[in-house]
Amino acid sequence: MLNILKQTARSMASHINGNGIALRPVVFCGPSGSGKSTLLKRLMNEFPKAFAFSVSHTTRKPRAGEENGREYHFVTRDEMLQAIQNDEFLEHAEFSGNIYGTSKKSVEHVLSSGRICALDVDIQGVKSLKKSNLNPIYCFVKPPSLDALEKRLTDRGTETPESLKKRLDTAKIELDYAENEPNAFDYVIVNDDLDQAYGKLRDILKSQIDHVNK
Ligand SMILES: Nc1ncnc2c1ncn2[C@@H]1O[C@H](COP(=O)(O)OP(=O)(O)OP(=O)(O)O)[C@@H](O)[C@H]1O
Repeated sequence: MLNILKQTARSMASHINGNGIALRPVVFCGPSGSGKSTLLKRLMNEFPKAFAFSVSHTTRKPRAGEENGREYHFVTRDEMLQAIQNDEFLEHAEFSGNIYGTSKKSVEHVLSSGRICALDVDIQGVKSLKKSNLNPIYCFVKPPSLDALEKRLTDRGTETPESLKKRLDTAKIELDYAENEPNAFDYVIVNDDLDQAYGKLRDILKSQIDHVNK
């Protein structure tokens, strides 16, 4: 199974855009509520032609305003388990009682459009991707503090007391991994002031963006 994964990832990694340039996917990882979606949305608004999101699959229920195929492919647990068994996923993980995953099809879809593929995955996803030959740029989005993270999740209004606790417990493990695992991430972006965090992200990806716009 690992060989098949590696083969698929190899062909993905060697994808060349219309200008003859190999674009590296960008992986966003960070605790729930750290601001990954917020930063990604801003990036895509500013550079709509440079980036495309690899739409993940999830077994969690859609939140208000979320659309199937846009934020996520919403599937049942049975459908997800079957697809995993069929080796359709590059990475998958269980989080807060739901399964999330990145399908090979979603990534291929973006790569074949000649855009930079943006992936939003958790730590387990990062570990899986590191075993593949996808060769992405790994960015960790870090909240300024656990207290700030708790406030943002509470203000977002999406969590029950139980899911909030789970997310904060997981956040501690994720922050510990990012801090203590050598070379786990290429870049750590502290999302305190949003404009500053976005500016840093923009600088990191500038040369990739320029390649698409050439
Ligand atoms: N720099 C910031 N300052 C204040 N609030 C912020 C900042 N960045 C994001 N937020 C807010 O924090 C909340 C969490 O952000 P967001 O939903 O982008 O996090 P996420 O990492 O994508 O979470 P999840 O993994 O659960 O999808 C949102 O309500 C967002 O508006």
